[in-house]
Amino acid sequence: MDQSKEQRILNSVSYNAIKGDAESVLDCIDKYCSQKEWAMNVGDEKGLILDKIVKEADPTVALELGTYCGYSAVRIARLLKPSAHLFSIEFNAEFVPIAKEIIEIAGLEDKVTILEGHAQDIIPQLKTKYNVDTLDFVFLDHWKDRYAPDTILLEQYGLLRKGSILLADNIGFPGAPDFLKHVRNNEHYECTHYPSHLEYMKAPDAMEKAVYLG
Ligand SMILES: O=C(CSCCNC(=O)c1cc(-c2ccc(F)cc2)cc(O)c1O)c1ccc(O)c(O)c1
Ligand SMILES: [Mg+2]
Repeated sequence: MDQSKEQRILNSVSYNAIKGDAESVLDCIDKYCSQKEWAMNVGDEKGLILDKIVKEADPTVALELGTYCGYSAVRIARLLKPSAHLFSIEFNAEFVPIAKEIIEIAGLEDKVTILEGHAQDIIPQLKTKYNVDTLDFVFLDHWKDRYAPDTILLEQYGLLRKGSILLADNIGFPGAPDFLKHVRNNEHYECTHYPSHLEYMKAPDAMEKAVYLG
């Protein structure tokens, strides 16, 4: 059977990246997806915004919604302090083993736990099953119409604390209007908008940072 695009991305990383070197894994994926096959990684341009916010948050416990091939998990985990950990939720069973291998090639397998399933099913288990107290940083990059309901779940399950930082991808395209409606003009959030471009394209996109105020 023909290989999937995600398998071809893994092949490229496995062949071209330097084992244990997260930067070389990111560069390899960005090169492949800008020159060979487009894929929905956050990419190099929006990746710099992600880096900035992760450094600002300096999280001990981070959550990512939407692992895909693990590009943003590598991007986040490479910046985490020794005691910190990233949980990444992915529902597509085909993507999970590919992301695991890419994270392992980056040498970050001890920093990242991939949880397979739907965010709405896993978020309610984070405290009880995964021993999470509260989340310091959340990167939203899964189905765009799930950003708002899953943010509300995070609130309802007491997973956000004063200062928790949410960063959402694709606010420009495909767009997440319900999420913006929830966090903007909401006394519990302080929002910042970061205009950018769709990964590997000239089309406009944006990210939104929403700091939970308690
Ligand atoms: O991961 C998923 C669903 S697929 C990935 C979502 N991401 C996108 O759809 C996505 C799409 C585009 C894009 C697509 C077509 C275009 F023409 C242009 C742009 C760009 C992005 O940056 C994206 O992130 C998940 C679902 C449920 C869960 O509960 C869970 O935990 C995870
Ligand atoms: Mg995205």
